[in-house]
Amino acid sequence: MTVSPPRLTLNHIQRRYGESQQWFAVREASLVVEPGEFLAIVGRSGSGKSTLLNIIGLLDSRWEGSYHLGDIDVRGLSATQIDHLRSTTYGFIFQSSYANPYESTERNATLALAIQGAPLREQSEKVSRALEAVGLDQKAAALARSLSGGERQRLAIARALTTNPSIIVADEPTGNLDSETGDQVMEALLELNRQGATVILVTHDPRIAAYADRTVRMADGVLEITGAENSVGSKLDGQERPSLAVTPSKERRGTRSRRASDRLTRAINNVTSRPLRSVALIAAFALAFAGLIGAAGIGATASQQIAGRLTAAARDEVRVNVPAGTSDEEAAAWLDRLGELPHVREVGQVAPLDANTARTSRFAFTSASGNSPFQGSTVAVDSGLFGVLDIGTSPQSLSRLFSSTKEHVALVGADAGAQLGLSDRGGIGAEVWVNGEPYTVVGTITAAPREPNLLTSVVVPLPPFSAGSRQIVVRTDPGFAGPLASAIPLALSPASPADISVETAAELRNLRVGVQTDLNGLLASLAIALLALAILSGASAMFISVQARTQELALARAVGLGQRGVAAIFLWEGVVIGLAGALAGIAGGLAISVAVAAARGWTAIAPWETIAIAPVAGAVCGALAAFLPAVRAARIDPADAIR
Ligand SMILES: Nc1ncnc2c1ncn2[C@@H]1O[C@H](COP(=O)(O)OP(=O)(O)OP(=O)(O)O)[C@@H](O)[C@H]1O
Repeated sequence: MTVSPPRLTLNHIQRRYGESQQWFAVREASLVVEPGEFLAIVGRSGSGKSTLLNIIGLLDSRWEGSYHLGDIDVRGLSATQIDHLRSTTYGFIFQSSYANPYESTERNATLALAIQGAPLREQSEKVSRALEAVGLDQKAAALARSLSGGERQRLAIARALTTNPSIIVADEPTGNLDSETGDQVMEALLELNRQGATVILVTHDPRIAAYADRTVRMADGVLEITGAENSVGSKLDGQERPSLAVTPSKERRGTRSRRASDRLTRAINNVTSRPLRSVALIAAFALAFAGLIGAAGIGATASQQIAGRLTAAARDEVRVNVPAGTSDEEAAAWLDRLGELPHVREVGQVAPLDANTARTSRFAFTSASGNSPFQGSTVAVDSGLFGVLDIGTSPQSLSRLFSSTKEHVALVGADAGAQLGLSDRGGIGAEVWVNGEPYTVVGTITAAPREPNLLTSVVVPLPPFSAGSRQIVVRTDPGFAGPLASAIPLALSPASPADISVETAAELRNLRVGVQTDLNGLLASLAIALLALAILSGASAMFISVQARTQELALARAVGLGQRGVAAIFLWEGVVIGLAGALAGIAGGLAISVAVAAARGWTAIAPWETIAIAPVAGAVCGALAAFLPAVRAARIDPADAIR
């Protein structure tokens, strides 16, 4: 025993319960417990023994009267000072000797020392000694759930021994044990008393009370003390009695970081020791993050794909809108003039036909029932467009058939043949009907990197369809799209250049940025909704677990863990779960975006910014989910919860 116990002086202590506080569980109790005394409090069930013991053990603070520990008035102490005193001066042994079933005997016995933040070596030495003292050294590594009732009670004594408490508070420590095991436990308590500790014991068993120096009796909340019984005098008279340290001392009580690391370890242990609950919680966060990362990945991949096409087009493509009513001859003159401009490589024309003009179908409308109109687009082009837009055909070199021969030929996009009911070979030689006239299919469009919708279109020669909107597409030397876009209106119409409308893909790029911003906004709202859902489900699961862990938390509070410490353990649990969920979600989300990209033949782009933020977001969301459960856990009253 390193610190001598203080004298305990209780005067007119009262504890009331009930809505209007009119029910007295303890009434006008006055008691002096001398240092080193072994006191038994006996009485019938419900007489108020445990209530008084909880007040003596500083587990309950809602009492009236006065209570001094040596010279210290307990009323004047802060909650933190009381936590500290419980941790350093008191040892608790309860009837329901709670042990965390998922932790080893050794780890359970370390609880009080770890909460103090004692150095690891000191923890291990003191725990080994304590387990040896109660005969549990052989069971150090066994999980607490495998211990018998008697062994669990001895574990509780070992846990109380580790901090060298000067006051032992024991509530029915032998209540659940057979008489032989009960005697062993009492021998252990006697030994502690012989070494100088004050022992205060509650029992209803006279045989157990006989171990004590003095017995007081509770009856209906009233403490009955005969004059002779009131004090036995201190066994420690003459010994040095240092004053109690009520304020946590950093030197003795370990560093803040060691305590923090103990809370983190405890939180990780709580997560890993209940795998089913944890997996369900982590899965909720993982789903949210997989959705977020997957959507961001697919967005980035698709955006890269579009950006690639637009960047290429922006460098060397200019489109001139030909006004309606322009004749074929005028258009041809424009083509010639544009073809002669410096840095122009090729020119071509394209005219999307509206569905009413084209009325494209496989058969003539009158000829067959079941002849449904073609759903894809119909486009008229001239021979120049093939070179301008890098259009590939099968067989090759079909573009010459489109050079103003006015022949009724058609090309079918690679993805349009099936819709038209053409054979696998592209339907060469078959007829399709456009604007009421038959066109012979001469081949298939196999590639159209700059105008992918041609792959789902029927393409016919331009001259027969001069009506409607038409564009001249100019392919320039790389990098000359911008300058030519400025020069072309003047070249075509020196008198009124403003009448000529010109487009470059650079404008589309701006549009893309706008669309991307909208898409990102949409993704962000989706992610927030998913995360809110994960936080809610996490919070409700943790709330339920606070309920299930009341005793564990109450014991930790009893041996000195402050309210902030309890909250910290829960917040850490939330952080660990959120982080694990985010990491699993990153893996899942990447797998989704890679699979989608592979299915489309794209190169997958990882959304690095989102991936970098995800773990932090996971930790924050986990902590948010744990916040209310942590507050609730911190509010657990050890005096109520431990009974
Ligand atoms: N939190 C509480 N709320 C309301 N009443 C309480 C509360 N705690 C204790 N009581 C009441 O105070 C009285 C004394 O309870 P206490 O547990 O101190 O008795 P005890 O002598 O220790 O009984 P036992 O030997 O059965 O444990 C009982 O009537 C009990 O119902």
